[in-house]
Amino acid sequence: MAQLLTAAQMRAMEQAAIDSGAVTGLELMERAGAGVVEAVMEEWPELAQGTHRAVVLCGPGNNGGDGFVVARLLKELGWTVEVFLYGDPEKLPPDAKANFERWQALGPTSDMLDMDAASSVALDPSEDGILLDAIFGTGLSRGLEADLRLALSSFRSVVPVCFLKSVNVDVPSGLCSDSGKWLVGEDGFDTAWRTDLTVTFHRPRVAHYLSDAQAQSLRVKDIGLDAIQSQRHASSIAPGLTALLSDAASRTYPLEIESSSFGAKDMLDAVAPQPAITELLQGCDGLIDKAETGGHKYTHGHALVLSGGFGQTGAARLAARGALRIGAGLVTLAVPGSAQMEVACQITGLMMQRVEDAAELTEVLSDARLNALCLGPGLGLERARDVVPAALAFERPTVLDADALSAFSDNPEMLFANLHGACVMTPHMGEFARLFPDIAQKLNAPAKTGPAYSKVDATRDAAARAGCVVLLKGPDTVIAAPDGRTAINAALYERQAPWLATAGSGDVLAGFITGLLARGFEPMQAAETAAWLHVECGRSFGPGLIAEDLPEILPKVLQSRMG
Ligand SMILES: NC(=O)C1=CN([C@@H]2O[C@H](COP(=O)(O)OP(=O)(O)OC[C@H]3O[C@@H](n4cnc5c(N)ncnc54)[C@H](OP(=O)(O)O)[C@@H]3O)[C@@H](O)[C@H]2O)[C@@H](O)CC1
Ligand SMILES: Nc1ncnc2c1ncn2[C@@H]1O[C@H](COP(=O)(O)OP(=O)(O)O)[C@@H](O)[C@H]1O
Ligand SMILES: [K+]
Repeated sequence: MAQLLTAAQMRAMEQAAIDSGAVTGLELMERAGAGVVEAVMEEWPELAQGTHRAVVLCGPGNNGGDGFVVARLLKELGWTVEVFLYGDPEKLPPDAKANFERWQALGPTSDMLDMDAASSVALDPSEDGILLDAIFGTGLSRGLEADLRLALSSFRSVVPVCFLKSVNVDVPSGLCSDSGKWLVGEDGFDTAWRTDLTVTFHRPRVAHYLSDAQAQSLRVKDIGLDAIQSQRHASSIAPGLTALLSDAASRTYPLEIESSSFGAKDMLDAVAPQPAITELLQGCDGLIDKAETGGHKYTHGHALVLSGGFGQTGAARLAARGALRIGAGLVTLAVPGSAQMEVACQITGLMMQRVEDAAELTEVLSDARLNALCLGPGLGLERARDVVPAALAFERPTVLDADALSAFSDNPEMLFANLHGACVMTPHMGEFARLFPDIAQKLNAPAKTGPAYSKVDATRDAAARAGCVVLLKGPDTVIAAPDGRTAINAALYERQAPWLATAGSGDVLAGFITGLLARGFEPMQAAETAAWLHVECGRSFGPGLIAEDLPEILPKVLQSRMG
């Protein structure tokens, strides 16, 4: 389970470790710097051989201190190292200043804002190496001023010319580490740039999984905080640290998060999808044990997927196929008369039931064995306005996607009034903005100061308002329950699967969730597991994927999880 930490949480853990006497700030900084060097060599093994070149940009805080450590370590390895500082060396915090002074014994430090600083970097393409951004980390409080931003972009312009790799310490400078938003300066401009590698410490920050535009690769280096926790004499460690560390290490799904805002006391505000894997493996066991446990198809649930009319049934068929593949015992497509022939010609394994309108749906749902519903894919706006309230009245586990969301753009309150706790809404950002315009506006507003309002905040606020689980799609899918439990399912870094952005892929996701609801998964667990599997299917199939491939590759993914 990967735990994501806010800046406040990370600071609290580091401070508690230092206060305990188990480690000094200087030692943590040394480990951080060594971690960066190690990560660079792991990422590019060719840089571990021979000597290379580093251009190191240091800032006025401890992030800059890490930069001075890296500069020294690389210099000791024989690299050519050029160091630039933003700020007054006299005002550096103590640990950073100590490392500045240690560096001074090895080489000069130039002023990063000197007009000629970037141009003094020799454009020598024969010597490869790194450009290290150690200007700001978790201490970034506002957008960068214009002079610094210009200096930074001058240094960045050297990167392609000199074949340097760009590396960030902790976060790229200008990125808010809690929200993944690039903070804008007074002039409204930011420093957005996709770099090659981010190296962070102990646990990833929330921001690392909330933006697909920050780094190609992420490496998390240990700086000994876990070891401190497991020391035999834990009782001698400051009580605050013991509580913080054991809390962070022991939390598993389900998470209990007391507050909707990030703060030092919220030990774990967001998780990567690993808890869902745990749940999924149990789900897989259940599937395999079908015969042994004596279950029959109805014990694995019966999902009902509402379809649109003639010529609009593809999306619902995709969802239904997803629900069937993920293990619903039976899946029925509820089809208006106009589309019956079309659907009948295209399905095997799925069942079909004529449902013309809300009245007929109410009749069909009198069969209590229909225990999960999928409303939205290809449903049509008019049909959605008719059938959605009727379906929600039964308070069965229900996925609302696509048209079941868009149909209520003019009157979201009407939808919210009908929703219940067994629902999962799966909007993409456009649908989200139509249902929660104020929240979307807050999310999309440029932020000058941090911590900025994030996609995690927005999804949590939406879930609280809707009173059900909300899954907000994207490469960084955020899933939140009304009680504040939050997960991020990121298709980033080694899990990237951009080919999932293909027509109908969201319909299959809705079907996966519906199938798991039919299997008896609770809504948050169903959403997390389905989202995780969806990305795994995308990764497993690879480029060339179309939505139809997702349900068909699922058995292979499930089998690989079972070992
Ligand atoms: N704690 C530890 O033990 C360890 C910490 N570690 C490292 O420390 C990093 C956190 O260090 P940090 O807290 O000193 O924050 P950092 O990001 O260096 O910047 C703060 C400075 O920047 C300034 N500033 C902010 N925004 C600005 C702006 N837009 N424009 C101009 N100035 C701005 C701000 O000033 P102020 O906001 O008060 O004006 C303050 O002076 C962390 O990311 C990790 O790399 C590791 O070594 C492991 C051990
Ligand atoms: N760049 C990306 N990387 C990984 N997954 C993505 C990316 N872009 C979109 N997705 C995923 O693809 C799916 C698209 O769903 P949606 O927007 O509803 O499309 P559609 O309505 O065509 O099915 C979502 O699950 C979303 O999280
Ligand atoms: K940085």
